Amino acid sequence: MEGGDHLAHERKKAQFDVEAMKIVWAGSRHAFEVSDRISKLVASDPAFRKDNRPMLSRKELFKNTLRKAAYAWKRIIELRLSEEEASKLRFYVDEPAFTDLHWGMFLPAIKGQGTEEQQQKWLPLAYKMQIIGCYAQTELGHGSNSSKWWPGGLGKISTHAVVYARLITDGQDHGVHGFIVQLRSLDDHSPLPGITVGDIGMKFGNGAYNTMDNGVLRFDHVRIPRDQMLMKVSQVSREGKYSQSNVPRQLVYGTMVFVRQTIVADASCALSRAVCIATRYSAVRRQFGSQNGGPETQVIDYKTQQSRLFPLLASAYAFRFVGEWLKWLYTDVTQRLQANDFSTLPEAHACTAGLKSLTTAATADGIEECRKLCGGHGYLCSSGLPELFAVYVPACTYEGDNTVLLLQVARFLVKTLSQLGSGKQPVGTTAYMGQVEHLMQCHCNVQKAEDWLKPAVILEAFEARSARMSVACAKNLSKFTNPEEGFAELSGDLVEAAIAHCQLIIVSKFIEKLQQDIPGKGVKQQLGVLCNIYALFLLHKHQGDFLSTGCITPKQAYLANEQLRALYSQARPNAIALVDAFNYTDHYLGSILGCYDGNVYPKLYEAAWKDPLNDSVVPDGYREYIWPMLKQQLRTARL
Ligand SMILES: CCCCCCCC/C=C\CCCCCCCCCC(=O)SCCNC(=O)CCNC(=O)[C@H](O)C(C)(C)COP(=O)(O)OP(=O)(O)OC[C@H]1O[C@@H](n2cnc3c(N)ncnc32)[C@H](O)[C@@H]1OP(=O)(O)O
Ligand SMILES: Cc1cc2nc3c(=O)[nH]c(=O)nc-3n(C[C@H](O)[C@H](O)[C@H](O)COP(=O)(O)OP(=O)(O)OC[C@H]3O[C@@H](n4cnc5c(N)ncnc54)[C@H](O)[C@@H]3O)c2cc1C
Repeated sequence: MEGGDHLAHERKKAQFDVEAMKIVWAGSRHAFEVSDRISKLVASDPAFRKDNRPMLSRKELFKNTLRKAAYAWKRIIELRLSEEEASKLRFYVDEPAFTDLHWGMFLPAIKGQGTEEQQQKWLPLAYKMQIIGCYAQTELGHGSNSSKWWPGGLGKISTHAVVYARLITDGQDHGVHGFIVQLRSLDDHSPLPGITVGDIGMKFGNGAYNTMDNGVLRFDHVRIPRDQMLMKVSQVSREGKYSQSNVPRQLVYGTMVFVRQTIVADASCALSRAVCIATRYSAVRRQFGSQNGGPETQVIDYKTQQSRLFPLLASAYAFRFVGEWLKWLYTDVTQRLQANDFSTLPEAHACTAGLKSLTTAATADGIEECRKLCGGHGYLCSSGLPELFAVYVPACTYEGDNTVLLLQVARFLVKTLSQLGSGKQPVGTTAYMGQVEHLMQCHCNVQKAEDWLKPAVILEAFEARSARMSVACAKNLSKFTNPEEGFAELSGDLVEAAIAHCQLIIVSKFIEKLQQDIPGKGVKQQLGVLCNIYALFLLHKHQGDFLSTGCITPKQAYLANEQLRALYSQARPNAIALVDAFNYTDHYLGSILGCYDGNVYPKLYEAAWKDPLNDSVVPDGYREYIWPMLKQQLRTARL
């Protein structure tokens, strides 16, 4: 079948209103309209072409990114795009660039840690891109005193950086503080005296994150004017006297809370993109299983394919909703901080750190699983999956290594439990710890598979598992005379307790979402199926935790798996419509396997001939290397 919609028969199977689901996915009608308009704007502009990225050399690739960034900025100004529209434009251009760090970290660092005066001086320059900044925290070695190494945008483009370094006055070390430092001349871009700066080299994958100039930076007797220390949290007077404002020192790390929150929202985008490709292709691909000469089976109908694919589809939706909630939490904590209420900062830190860790790990693994779900064709660059994986996978490391972040969550959990004794009632995401006595001894009430569809049953099982794992850690920790030694020794268990807590957050936020009014025929019902798939898939995957803590019995674990299989069958007819609801353009997906019309094979065939290797029938190098070898073989054969 040439042309036409090869997935039309799949789309007809949908049991819900796809247009209404698009609004739910986008967050609101307004968000949908902005996203839809900007995605089409980018897709229809040849200046944003990206299919040639894997073929370009590093220098060509980087220059191309600079061109796109400058062009995007020009369009933002010409079209008078709002901040929301501009950030959607960046999203659909789909190419990491120095501008991400400028807008995503340099500006927020000044906003969060600069005084009013400092903000008035620096923000207008940064907003007009009259200076370009990056965020320089990570070191080549360790200790905030060697060379900065990794900051994006630093290598070749940034004129300024917020640099994190130790502040020492009168011989006293006051710890790490942020400083605005000019790195390059605003006239000819050369590094200022005493500054050594450059790119750190090629990274994983062709194209991919190599559009970014991650950099190295060294200072040799560089003087930073006193008023360029970010002084909202602490100050140094003209006389060199150090003082602290009446705000927690942890605010110095506030930019990370902001960025981690955006990374969680971004995880649902990256995962949904991979899932969209794998789901459409799984419906197009037929392999074996034909009976009586009929067509072969669509691979999406294999239960094994469903049990690998549908939990990822459900995870994409789960991460979307937890990302929405996290955005609310971040806005709430920001408003509280402005009113000098710092009480929710530890929770915001624990949630952003933990959810960043969980969602990025699941997304990176999920993209790779989607590649495998697409068989051999998934390994072609034209599937879009290799580049997506290579661009995405550092999210498990940047903005805090995922294990290090889970240890931050574990500290928060242990602290929360230790405060129960003093009568402090836990709130927010740890409110369930207030019921710890009940959760330590409750019994799951599941008798038949359908009992697992009750939200209260699911929630109690996840709460009990999390509480029991945290309590076990706290008990074991109390056996150590040195708490830090105990924390180090038990860090493996603590990480698992943190994972259980974060999974509970995601499951509970999905359930809360379903308690809202969700318009559209069948939409809520489909989301209910996905929510149950997400929860029961986790329960099945981590059944060792649930069983060993006595939260469920082996029979109940078996029933959960039985229910999960039934849920996959319910999701099957809706699968294509559920990925259509992401509303991704073919340009954004960048994948032949995932194209909307499902016309995969002719497009793959055509794309192959566009590869530079196929420019000539006989390749370069044939005369030099292959021809003499063939001749040699001929001679040997005659001998
Ligand atoms: C118009 C155009 C528009 C375009 C728009 C484009 C927009 C783009 C938007 C966004 C894009 C962003 C792009 C991002 C790309 C990726 C960039 C990656 C950047 C980086 O990687 S930056 C480097 C980040 N580094 C880390 O994350 C390091 C990880 N380590 C930690 O977080 C450590 O905790 C620490 C280094 C911060 C501290 O360590 P330490 O001093 O030892 O302190 P601790 O003992 O751990 O903690 C003490 C105390 O503080 C609490 N705490 C720790 N961190 C935080 C925090 N972030 N917030 C609040 N509180 C924190 C901790 O719980 C302890 O509390 P306690 O004393 O126990 O109560
Ligand atoms: C693509 C990319 C972009 C980046 N962009 C920026 C940027 O713009 N600005 C910036 O400042 N930085 C940036 N970074 C750096 C990034 O933030 C760090 O790489 C990250 O925070 C991890 O730190 P590390 O590299 O020192 O890892 P390490 O801390 O050395 O981790 C190595 C291993 O040790 C383990 N480990 C470390 N500490 C502990 C512990 N306490 N307990 C148990 N295990 C531990 C980790 O789990 C990991 O397995 C970027 C990194 C990448 C890959």
